[in-house]
Amino acid sequence: MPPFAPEPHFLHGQAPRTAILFVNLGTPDAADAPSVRRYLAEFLSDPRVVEIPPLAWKPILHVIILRTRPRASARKYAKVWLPEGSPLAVWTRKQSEMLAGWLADHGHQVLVRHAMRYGNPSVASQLDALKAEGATRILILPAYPQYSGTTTASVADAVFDWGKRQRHLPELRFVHRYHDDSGYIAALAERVESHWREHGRGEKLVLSFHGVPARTLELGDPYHCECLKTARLLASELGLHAQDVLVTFQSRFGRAKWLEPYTQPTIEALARAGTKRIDVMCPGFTSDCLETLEEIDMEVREAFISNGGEAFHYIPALNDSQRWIAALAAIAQQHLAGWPTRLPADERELQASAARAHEKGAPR
Ligand SMILES: C=CC1=C(C)c2cc3[nH]c(cc4nc(cc5[nH]c(cc1n2)c(C)c5CCC(=O)O)C(CCC(=O)O)=C4C)c(C)c3C=C
Ligand SMILES: [Fe+2]
Ligand SMILES: [Fe+2]
Repeated sequence: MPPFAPEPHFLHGQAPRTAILFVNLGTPDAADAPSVRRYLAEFLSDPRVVEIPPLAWKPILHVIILRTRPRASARKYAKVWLPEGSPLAVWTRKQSEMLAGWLADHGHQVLVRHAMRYGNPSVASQLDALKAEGATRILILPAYPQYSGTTTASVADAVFDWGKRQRHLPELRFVHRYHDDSGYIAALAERVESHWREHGRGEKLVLSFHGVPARTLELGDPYHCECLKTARLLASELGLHAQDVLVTFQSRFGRAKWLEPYTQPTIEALARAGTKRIDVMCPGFTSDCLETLEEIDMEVREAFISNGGEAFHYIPALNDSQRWIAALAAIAQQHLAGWPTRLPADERELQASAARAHEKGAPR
């Protein structure tokens, strides 16, 4: 195949068409060891994720990690798997459908699709699909509020890799971060407050973010600062004092030092010091997934209780919160400035009269 595939000619002189690609991390296709192995092989081969020279890393990955971890991880996935699939996939799909619905209900004509950085549907396949649907301007909207080279920049890598193969490249824009966006913070606060109304309040609110190697902070990755800022803004929105909130980092991978304090040891120490009831939220995860449902709501819960804690409340991720979808739409719109998304008035009138005729049963 030539590196630049032929392009359909309908793109010539075509009216600009705006699209959003909502991109999340990705997840295995099934909760079994071969599927988890395929997913981890792609994920952990990304040089943004594991910054060890490939000559040293490849043997460790293929000889040790991919022989042991897939089976253990598949057992964990099986504990949280939903009838429709992996929670991360289910929520990401739903969020993208809700975002499309929100924009359409507010008079915007924007194509919306979702993709996964690792696994399916891939970034390349969804960009191909958007282009086939006539998209000429595409906003890349990662599901990560806090920017990290390990996640946000890696989504951009996948887009650039696809772009390298395009003869007729669409216009592209990227959302980098929304860790301090007022709509995102308000959606998080609403999640916490509605949990408190229904279940009462814990003695402490633990805000647990996914960790990254501590070295990435030393090398200039802004992720740590952005997590702390999200936590500060959320605490202030909730009217909490510093002593009521703890920020921790979870999901450590490998032996290197990661961002501290680590979630599980911190929560165990709280229980040992006599804290009986805590609330835990993971503000950096916009969808519930393995890391929130299994690691936090099962493993860390068990650690809290076995160290003397009595009540552990996990506050769900933003998932299908209306407030969150409205915030996501507003974030997208800020980045779509200058890319018209409203139908020209005459075209809208034509569509409305066609719809009226259709309702009356007249042929179109
Ligand atoms: C919030 C964003 C995330 C950052 C930053 C991040 C960094 C990061 N992750 C790993 C290794 C693993 N992460 C795994 C799962 C996982 N990670 C995130 C998000 C971030 N990761 C999510 C949403 C998930 C859940 C996926 C799902 O299917 O539900 C896993 C796989 C699970 C397992 O086998 O334990 C690994 C491995 C590294 C090394 C890293 C930064 C360098
Ligand atoms: Fe991760
Ligand atoms: Fe920092």
